[in-house]
Amino acid sequence: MPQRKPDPTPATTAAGPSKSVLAGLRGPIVLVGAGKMGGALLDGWLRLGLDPRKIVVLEPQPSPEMAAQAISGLRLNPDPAGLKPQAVVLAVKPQVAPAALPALQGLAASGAVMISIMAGKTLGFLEQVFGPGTAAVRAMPNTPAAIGRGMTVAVANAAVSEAGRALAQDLLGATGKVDWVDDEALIDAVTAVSGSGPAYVFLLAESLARAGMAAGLPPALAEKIARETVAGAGELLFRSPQDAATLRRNVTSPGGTTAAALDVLMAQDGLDPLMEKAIAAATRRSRELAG
Ligand SMILES: NC(=O)C1=CN([C@@H]2O[C@H](COP(=O)(O)OP(=O)(O)OC[C@H]3O[C@@H](n4cnc5c(N)ncnc54)[C@H](O)[C@@H]3O)[C@@H](O)[C@H]2O)C=CC1
Ligand SMILES: O=C(O)[C@@H]1CCC=N1
Repeated sequence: MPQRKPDPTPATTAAGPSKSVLAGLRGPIVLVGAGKMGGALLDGWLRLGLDPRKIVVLEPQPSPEMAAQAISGLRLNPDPAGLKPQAVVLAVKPQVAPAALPALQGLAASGAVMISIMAGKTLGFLEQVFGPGTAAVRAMPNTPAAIGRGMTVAVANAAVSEAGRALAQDLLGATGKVDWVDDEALIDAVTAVSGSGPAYVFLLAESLARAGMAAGLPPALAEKIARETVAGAGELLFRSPQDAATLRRNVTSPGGTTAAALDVLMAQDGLDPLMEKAIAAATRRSRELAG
């Protein structure tokens, strides 16, 4: 099968250096919150070969695996006073940010790039918490980051230097693809589409399995074929040079079974208006989380 060409990057800006800047770090990278997303980023940095001695993790409930990383020199929950990080990655829930982050103001004092992956939290919020002139990046990753197949979209404020942006690119790019946008307002819709998007795909697998059961399949078989179908179709989409619509048409024989199902899914009241409503709801929620 022909392989897909490398992504063109229309509507995005510099993709960062080909050589990792993580090799020549002056100060540590501080990760604040090492849950599902922070943990995936941390794993990505370690996979990339970032020296664990250059990583500081602030996490009140570290997993046993993370505590074990301390053996290799990673610093877990040291006193943040006196740390002079080169970058700080903020991966706590947006709801805890207003209470948790002001205590960490000192981390920004030495000119660190403050990289937030928090849904809804704006560059303005980061500048308010960490002070005017703070170099801030707002990024939105997604959970396929855990297997190095994440999609992140990021925006930087004017205080972020070329070097700061390159560092953010490498830290975020450790878990997959990164696109940069200049308009921060796009990030709420990005959050709705790719940040939350994996959940919609998993729901599709659940829904397909339930529909299979309703059509008489034993539950275990319905779950297996739904899972394999979603995973296989995703992999085909990933590897193929063809777009999603072409791959869909390749399945669809005129007058066949797929056409019968797509008549329902692509009807006026089918998937498109439902998805549009769902994305609008998530976009709205991202804007609400700013406050
Ligand atoms: N889960 C997802 O699919 C995505 C999540 N995000 C964003 O990533 C952030 C983290 O989300 P998850 O990893 O899903 O949540 P999570 O609940 O798995 O991780 C949050 C972590 O923050 C820790 N924490 C709480 N208070 C803290 C404090 N004061 N200092 C340091 N750590 C503290 C918690 O113990 C927890 O381990 C959120 O802001 C979310 O909006 C962004 C993209 C995708
Ligand atoms: O549901 C949320 O708020 C986070 C942001 C994107 C994915 N999970």
